[in-house]
Amino acid sequence: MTGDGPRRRLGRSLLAALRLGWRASPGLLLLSAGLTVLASALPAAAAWASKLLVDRLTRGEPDDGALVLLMAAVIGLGGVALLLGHLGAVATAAQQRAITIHAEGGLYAAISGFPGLRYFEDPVFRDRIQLAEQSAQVAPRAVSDVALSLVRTAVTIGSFLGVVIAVWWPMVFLLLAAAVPAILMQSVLARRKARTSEAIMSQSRQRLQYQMLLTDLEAVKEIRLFGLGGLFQRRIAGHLADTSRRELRTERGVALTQALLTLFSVVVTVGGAVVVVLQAAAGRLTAGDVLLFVAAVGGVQGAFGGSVVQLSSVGQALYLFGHYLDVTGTPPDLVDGDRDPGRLREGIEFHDVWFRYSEQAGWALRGVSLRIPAGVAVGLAGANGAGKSTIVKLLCRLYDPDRGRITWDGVDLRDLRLADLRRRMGVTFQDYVTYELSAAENIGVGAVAAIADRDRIRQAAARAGADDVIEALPHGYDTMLTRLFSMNGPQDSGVMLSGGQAQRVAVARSFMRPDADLFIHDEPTSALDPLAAEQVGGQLEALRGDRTAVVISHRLAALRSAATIVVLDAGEVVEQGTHDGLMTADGVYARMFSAQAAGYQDDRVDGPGLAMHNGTQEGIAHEIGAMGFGPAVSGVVRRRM
Ligand SMILES: Nc1ncnc2c1ncn2[C@@H]1O[C@H](COP(=O)(O)OP(=O)(O)OP(=O)(O)O)[C@@H](O)[C@H]1O
Repeated sequence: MTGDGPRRRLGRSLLAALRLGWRASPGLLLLSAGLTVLASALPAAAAWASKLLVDRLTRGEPDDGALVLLMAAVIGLGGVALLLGHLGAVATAAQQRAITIHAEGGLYAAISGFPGLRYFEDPVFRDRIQLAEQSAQVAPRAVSDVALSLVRTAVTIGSFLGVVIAVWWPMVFLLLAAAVPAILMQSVLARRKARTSEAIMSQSRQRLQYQMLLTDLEAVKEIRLFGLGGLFQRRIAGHLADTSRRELRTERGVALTQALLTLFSVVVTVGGAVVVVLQAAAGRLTAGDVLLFVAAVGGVQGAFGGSVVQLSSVGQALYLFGHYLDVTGTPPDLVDGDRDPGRLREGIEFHDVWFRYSEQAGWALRGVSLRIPAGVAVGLAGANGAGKSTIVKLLCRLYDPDRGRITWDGVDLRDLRLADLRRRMGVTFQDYVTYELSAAENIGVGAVAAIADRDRIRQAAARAGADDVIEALPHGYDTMLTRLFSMNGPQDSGVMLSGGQAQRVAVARSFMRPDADLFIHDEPTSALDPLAAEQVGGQLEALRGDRTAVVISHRLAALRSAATIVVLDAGEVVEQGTHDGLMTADGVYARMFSAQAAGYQDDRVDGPGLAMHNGTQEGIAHEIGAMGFGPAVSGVVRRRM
């Protein structure tokens, strides 16, 4: 759609908007249109009745009851037109609400239908989403306005033009001469306004971001401590000033054009009126004709004027509606496969996988080849930014590799049905989310079908060490985990959990999927205190059991029991093997492990002393286990002791 000319784009938007209006509620659309047709035809009829009344009065014909009838017709038609107008407004409002629901439903269905993350990381696409959200609000009004305004204008102008032709036909051309340039001008203005909205969109999003930061509970601590309030306020003010400068420039252009148009139409009207009055003075037209002419000119110009103004705002809305169509018509960022993943039997394999987040970015993964055999845990280790979480994201098929492939029992992930593949996974992300929902729902989202299954949620919470925490909340499992919304009025505004408590809730989601095929645990206990980390880590290990798992942890002791530990550096696999093998190899892993273990040396701690050399790690493991350092360590120690 982006390659289309502006006129074609507008035409497509108009057609799509009308289709949307029809699909949302055909009945209401027909009702509004019917009422509009009736209400628009009545003023011309009333004007004609007025002409007949005035002609009868000025000719001095005897009153045979027709005068009273004509008078009643003039007043009655006006009254009925008013009544139909009100009814039409109610029907139109109902129809607009139906379209808004339909339009927003379509937009959010499209947005949540994108399977991957690429679009959400593209700033241009994010601007487009925001414009689409705006136009989903504005477009409904535009859709019904444009449809009804076209109907109203056609009927009003058609009926009045008939009257004007009957009085003095050349006036038709004068009226058209005034109207056509106005329509063209307004469509140009509409495009200018829409372009201004587009140009300021990126700034508006940044401003919104600063405004949200200033009131965000998470950010407010740092903002106070670093004194960032003034900085953000100045940026908001700067963006606002720039935005309003651009808008003002557009508005000045619009006002000037509209003033010129008004002047032009006044000149045309006065010219026409002078000619008609001269004709009447010469006896070629009656007083009723003059009255009819004045009413017709007013009616036609009113209808044209109204629809031109409406066309201008409708044009702008339709222009923006193009973004709605772009977003809802954007193909998925990942193409879904059609094969059933089935239970994982052999394993997952990365074959020379290269990946970067954008064409401008460097490679996050460079030729990664690794095997995750079914039924074992593979640990990922490496420095910050080495590519561990990227591997997880590719495993979940949130992105596709740029080169190479990832296979599930030999089948490329791209050939598998994505929803089925993800259903087979139990994932705890490093950057987990605490939803603005109740504690129960925050856990239930781990298996949406069971979101109301309180027993299952409680069990999951208990295994993640979150049950006691939640029970102690003011409304237990029904407590909202947010201070943004209140559940039972302003006195009851939910709670914020501590970092570790929130992580337990996030980990509990894993326990909602006990039958997953592949567990991915990316730093699942990073925020937990040592004792909780040991307890929750042990539960996670029990949950994984003999199924396949990928575990990431900077606490290397937590990876110790993994069948294979893969060490990454700058997107490349630099080492892989068992803990013992890697320690013997005395490479990156051995250095990281020793450096970490050194921090736990303390002569006052009972047990075998910490030996810092390769191959004598039992002491380290015991020591770390005693500190409640990691579940895998204690698991290893328990098994070995
Ligand atoms: N969404 C993203 N867009 C662009 N670059 C990204 C994105 N996410 C990660 N990166 C980059 O990709 C590289 C690998 O990041 P990744 O998150 O996989 O590292 P990691 O090993 O998990 O690090 P950490 O231990 O800090 O969690 C880094 O250079 C990072 O800057």
